[in-house]
Amino acid sequence: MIAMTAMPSVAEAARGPWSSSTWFGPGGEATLAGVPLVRIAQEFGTPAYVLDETDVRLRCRAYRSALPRAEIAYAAKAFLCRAMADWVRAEGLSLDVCSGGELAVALSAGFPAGRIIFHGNAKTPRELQTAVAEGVGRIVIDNIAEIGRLAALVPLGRRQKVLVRVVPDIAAGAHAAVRTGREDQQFGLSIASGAAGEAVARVLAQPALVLAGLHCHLGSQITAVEPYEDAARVLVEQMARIRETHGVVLPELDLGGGHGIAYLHGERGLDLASLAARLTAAVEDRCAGLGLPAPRLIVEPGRAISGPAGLTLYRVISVKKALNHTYVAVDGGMSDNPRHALYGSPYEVRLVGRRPQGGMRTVTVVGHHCETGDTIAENVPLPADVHPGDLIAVAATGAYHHSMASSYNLTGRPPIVAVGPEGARLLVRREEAGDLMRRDVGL
Ligand SMILES: Cc1ncc(COP(=O)(O)O)c(C=O)c1O
Ligand SMILES: N[C@@H](CCCC[NH3+])C(=O)O
Repeated sequence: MIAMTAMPSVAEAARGPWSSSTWFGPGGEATLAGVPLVRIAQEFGTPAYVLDETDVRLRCRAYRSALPRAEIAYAAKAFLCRAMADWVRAEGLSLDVCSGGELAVALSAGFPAGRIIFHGNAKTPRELQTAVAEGVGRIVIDNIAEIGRLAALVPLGRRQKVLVRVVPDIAAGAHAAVRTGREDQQFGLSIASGAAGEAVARVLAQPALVLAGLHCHLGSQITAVEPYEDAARVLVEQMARIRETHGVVLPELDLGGGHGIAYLHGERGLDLASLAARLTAAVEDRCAGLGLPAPRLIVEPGRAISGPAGLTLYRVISVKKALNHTYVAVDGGMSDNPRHALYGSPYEVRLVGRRPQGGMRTVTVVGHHCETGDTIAENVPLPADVHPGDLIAVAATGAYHHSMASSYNLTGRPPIVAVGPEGARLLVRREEAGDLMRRDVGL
């Protein structure tokens, strides 16, 4: 079991942002669950996303044992393919989806619709229709317009469970672009403006809908517990207000995801044990103070389940000395990892597969796209003798990499290779020129 305690173990600290089955040897050897990364690169080509199945499963289990009474809904937007949906199902988690595409992949993998939560600030009428038709367990109301629209889609004799997403007005998250808990952004319904209260009243007035609880999502890559405690208190107070106004006691409280991970050696992610203890206490204490029964907690981790389990393998194409920097250019880039371009995110990079000669030097790892901003890792140490043909690995790329990948410059997205107890296997094949042309209807 992966220990997620306040103090990382010596082994964890040494491993840094690499997945639990990764091993680096003194001569440049690098393996995942015993499979050499060099062999994966030879067999599946580069760039390639490599996913540690055991690590994903252990993280699912760590959540379930830290929060045994809560519902853990993996956020599919971090990374989803059919095998991933199957692992999540088998580990007893629910699934949070935010599009018709994610829903289709989950259902085609046999994920039970009743364990799916459907989100989105602008769900299309078609997405709502499919979600209802497929029997999705809960739909998160995120605007007033979709309340009537959704109710009209529910067949006679059935009722659809919903949560109402509210804005707790709490600032948290690693970058302005991923903070969703403050007023004046496009997600959730404002408590302060009265929109949240109006949505609750409208849902309660629809016989086809059942209001199961409130929802919020603060943002992403949050490493402190306090914002979650604050959000829990704000939402419990709203639940008490709903009981006073409407005489309804809501059974569920969904505090979203956003749990941060380490991307670099020495960094700490959100501490799961401490989150579990303090969040549960915050909900129970506030409920006791208000005379409310404690609702069932739901959390929606995405990055914290799949992020640390992934790495990306690239082949070095060129090494160029510019006036002030050395650029190591690889065969991928912002099409498989847009996170540096979007958020300035830092990454840890390692040479794998050979023993370096000489010391280290500071380099910037760039991609092969036609943009100066196509950077993967800025000013990172790599062996001074790094040269074309070398293999390098980038850590913690299991979340928001494949799911945010594009086919910019018509390069095609990398494959996803899983490594588990039975060795390496392809989950999603490389996107080839033929795939890209399939949508092009021709001359
Ligand atoms: C509603 C909702 N839930 C869960 C998540 C998962 O976030 P993270 O991957 O940061 O845990 C997100 C994305 O930030 C989200 O928008
Ligand atoms: N895509 C972002 C996080 C946004 C999460 C979705 N609400 C990232 O890579 O960090």
